[in-house]
Amino acid sequence: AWGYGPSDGPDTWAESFPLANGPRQSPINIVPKEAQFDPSLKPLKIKYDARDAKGILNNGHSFQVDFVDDTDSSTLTGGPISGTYRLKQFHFHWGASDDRGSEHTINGIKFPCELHLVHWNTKYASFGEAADKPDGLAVVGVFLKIGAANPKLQKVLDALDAIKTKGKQNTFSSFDPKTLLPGSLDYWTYDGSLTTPPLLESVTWIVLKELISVSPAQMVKFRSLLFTGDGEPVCNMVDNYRPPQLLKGRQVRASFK
Ligand SMILES: O=C(Nc1cc(S(=O)(=O)[N+](=O)[O-])cc([N+](=O)[O-])c1O)Nc1c(F)c(F)c(F)c(F)c1F
Ligand SMILES: [Zn+2]
Repeated sequence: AWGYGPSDGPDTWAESFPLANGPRQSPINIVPKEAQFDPSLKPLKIKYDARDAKGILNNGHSFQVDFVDDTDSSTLTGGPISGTYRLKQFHFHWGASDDRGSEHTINGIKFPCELHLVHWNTKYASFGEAADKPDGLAVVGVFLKIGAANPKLQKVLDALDAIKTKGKQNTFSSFDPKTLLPGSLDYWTYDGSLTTPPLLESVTWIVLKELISVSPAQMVKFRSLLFTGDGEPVCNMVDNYRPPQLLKGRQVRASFK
């Protein structure tokens, strides 16, 4: 199976997942000066219902908070996408220390953590159907930077002790992930992929310009999770990020001047 270590990490993924060397891989380094402002881009419209939160899971490469996605109660519309995309889950990527952890970078700068909110296009019957279509998924990315403790994160971080090891899950209810978003929804957007195997090239990436804060103590909580399962030799869940991939001629557009 794949991971983030020296023997199973991003440099080995192409062996089992040939898409790793595909034409629209993610993440990328974003160079704001080279992004083209596109006045035709619409504002992002994000509508989440806290009642759709259902569970939290340590999946062995991150932890994800899963949402009920059988109605249009938590959706993403507008922005660079057409139609309605439903929220399926959100998760994070982070580093072993505050100097790294994000997947996307800005002018080569790494942030300590990056939040991904994964949505699927309802023109398809399900997430599984949508996941391998070129317009199947839309992921909103938010950078976290070291600063004051972020109270909005606390409920998620407090739930981590109960899912320390791979495969552990718990109920997680009444949480509105919109509370995690920054004040401005200005964004960069480009056509990309999942950043974890199977690396499907089905993601319209929407990376927010404004950062949200996280404290060093809160980052220690993220790092208390384990990649490994119960009874296995302990391996801290850290550095679960893929480095930036080649742009291969893609355009990065900006929703703002
Ligand atoms: O559901 C998935 N969610 C997911 C995506 C990313 S991502 O980093 O690739 N991303 O897009 O943000 C990171 C994490 N994570 O917890 O770290 C995730 O859990 N991945 C996924 C999958 F697991 C499959 F087996 C599959 F067939 C498929 F189509 C998928 F899309
Ligand atoms: Zn992700």
